[in-house]
Amino acid sequence: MRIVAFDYRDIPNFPQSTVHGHAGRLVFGTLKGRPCVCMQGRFHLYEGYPIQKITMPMRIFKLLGVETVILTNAAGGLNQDYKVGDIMIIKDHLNMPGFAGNNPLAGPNNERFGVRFPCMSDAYDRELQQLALDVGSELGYSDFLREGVYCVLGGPSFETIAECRMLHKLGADAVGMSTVHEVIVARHCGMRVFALSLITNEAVMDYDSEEKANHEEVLQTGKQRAEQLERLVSTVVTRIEHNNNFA
Ligand SMILES: O=P(O)(O)O[C@H]1O[C@H](CO)[C@@H](O)[C@H]1O
Ligand code: HPA
Repeated sequence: MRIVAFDYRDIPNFPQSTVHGHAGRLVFGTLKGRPCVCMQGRFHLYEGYPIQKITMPMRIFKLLGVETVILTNAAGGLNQDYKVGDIMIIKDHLNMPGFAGNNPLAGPNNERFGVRFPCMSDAYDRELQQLALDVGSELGYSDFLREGVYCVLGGPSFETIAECRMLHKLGADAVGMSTVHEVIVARHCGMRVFALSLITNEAVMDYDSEEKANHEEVLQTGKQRAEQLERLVSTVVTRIEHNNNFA
């Protein structure tokens, strides 16, 4: 496969990755004949970027003709049935920064991209969720494939025990510091969205627990499941129906 890659620092006005584990490259290539663009590294609120800057790549993708966005993240498991290494297909989200008014669509609406008040009850494409379940089952991943609700927080501090308990009671299965802002902007401009969380650690829910959330564990679990995640995502990509607008 031929690829062309650009460092974020060489793209005018593009934010820079500051997080360990995020390479900071935009990579163009084809996957079984399908044109793809991949971000090696994303941006987070806790890096100090305005929320509109974090999500700017979504609008660039829209302008490039992208139809479907696939997002992945590392997340802490709140659901007591989840284990480290599980892959959760995101079926819905809780947008905590959004509750406090920090939404990437705040400010004047750019009608060129979408409507003022976009619907979010269909944010995560149901056909793509089913496709991923089918592909996961074919690949023998059913034992560690889940479906659940992702909750975004601002970070960078990990959650307290009380916060984890509250988020779980509110209906979240996993917690992290990304993805939701990108989903909102991608849906606003009409791209289909599919998203996965890798459960890299168990959120600490118990005062007797000796566990402590840490970024090293997050990176390590990411490496351990990288091959399976890659196979799942690449197989889903090759099965997505498209509109032939790149043919
Ligand atoms: O959501 P991604 O970028 O995958 O990373 C997750 O892992 C980091 C914490 O270890 C945070 O950035 C959190 O959001
Ligand atoms: N909390 C928040 N973000 C995360 C976690 C977590 O436990 N794990 C990976 N990203």
